[in-house]
Amino acid sequence: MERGGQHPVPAVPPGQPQGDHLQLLLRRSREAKNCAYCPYSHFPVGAALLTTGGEIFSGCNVENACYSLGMCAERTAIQKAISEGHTSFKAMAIASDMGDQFITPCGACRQVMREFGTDWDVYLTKADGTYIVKRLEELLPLSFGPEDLKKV
Ligand SMILES: O=c1ccn([C@H]2C[C@H](O)[C@@H](CO)O2)c(=O)[nH]1
Ligand SMILES: [Zn+2]
Repeated sequence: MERGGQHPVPAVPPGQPQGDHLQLLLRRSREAKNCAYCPYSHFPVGAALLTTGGEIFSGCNVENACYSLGMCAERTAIQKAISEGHTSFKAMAIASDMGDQFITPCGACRQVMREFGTDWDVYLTKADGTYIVKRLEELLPLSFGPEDLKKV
């Protein structure tokens, strides 16, 4: 797949992704990983975000010579989706090259994910394609979110 190319795939139907649709989400996260720009960490990560409308937005980590400006794959995918008008999400898959461990999002990404609800699933994968699923509430318990700002 060409960098930034469009994927001619059907939209994923309502409900949590299953079977082929889940495989597609996982595949899109691996493909995004191949676009990672990570000349400093040499740690490529890809993410694929499924909207409630069945569209998938993917992202990779994008590092910078000014190290602190680097961006994680998960937030790249979220920024892409939001900036194209999608704010409601069902699931995200995350891929890395770590052989023996499931990739897990950093704290900053968990908080940015949480901004868009706690009712969605995150698929943490290993390089061999195996995965575990975590609810956002599990990844970020007792979280602070937009609703809390309305309580004052
Ligand atoms: O879940 C993760 C963990 C790390 N990274 C990136 C940030 C940095 O570019 C590199 C090393 O931390 O991996 C992600 O994109 N997502
Ligand atoms: Zn992160």
